[in-house]
Amino acid sequence: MRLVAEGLHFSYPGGDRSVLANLSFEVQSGTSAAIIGPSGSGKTTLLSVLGGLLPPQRGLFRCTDDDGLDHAPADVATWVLQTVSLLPERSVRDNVCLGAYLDGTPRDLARERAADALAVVGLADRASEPAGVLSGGEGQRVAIARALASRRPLIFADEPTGQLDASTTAAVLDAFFALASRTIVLITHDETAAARCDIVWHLVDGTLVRSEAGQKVRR
Ligand SMILES: Nc1ncnc2c1ncn2[C@@H]1O[C@H](COP(=O)(O)OP(=O)(O)OP(=O)(O)O)[C@@H](O)[C@H]1O
Repeated sequence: MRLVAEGLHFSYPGGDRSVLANLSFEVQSGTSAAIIGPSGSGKTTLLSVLGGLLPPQRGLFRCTDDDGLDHAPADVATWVLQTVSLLPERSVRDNVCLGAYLDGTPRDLARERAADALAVVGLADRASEPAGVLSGGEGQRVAIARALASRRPLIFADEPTGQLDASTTAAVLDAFFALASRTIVLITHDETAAARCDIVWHLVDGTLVRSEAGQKVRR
């Protein structure tokens, strides 16, 4: 999925400043982009605009597949958000399977992928427990497993490793970047995570400035 943003402007209603100001970028299909920036610089807002959750006042954003067809972000993206939204009464496994079920993946296949994804994030032995008993960091790992188990070609991740320790972070990043055909937009404060991305941008004054260090390859 190739991503192109052109001239995005966004202000919150009643807000006196532009959070996004003439923001443009391009992410090639199957590559990853990190967006870093200080607290309040607009990273989450940008992700919400890209995902179609907030309409920009100006500009456009396109997700185009390898056949040149445009798609609504909601139809092709999977999310890993800072605020983890799990169904507390349902099992960890069911929470991971949810995205795959919604996309019509057969139950057995979804459960197989969920088992693989839970192993990656170190929660294989918690699959049958209700999600409501998990800690914050464990819940975040379930949200990551859900994204890994889905086969959507675009991942929007907002601080996916923020609550994880170093070894879990490394395992999660390995899993993310092993998904070679997926396009990833990763918001992070974590320099290690950003350094794994093909491009690194800083969000400065509502627009993206490419980092000189952001010329990395995935593995
Ligand atoms: N719903 C809202 N209504 C009005 N202003 C908002 C709203 N959400 C965010 N803002 C403001 O927009 C600006 C950007 O916020 P945003 O959450 O996008 O920043 P961020 O870079 O993701 O921050 P952090 O790293 O702390 O999560 C901030 O000044 C914030 O106060």
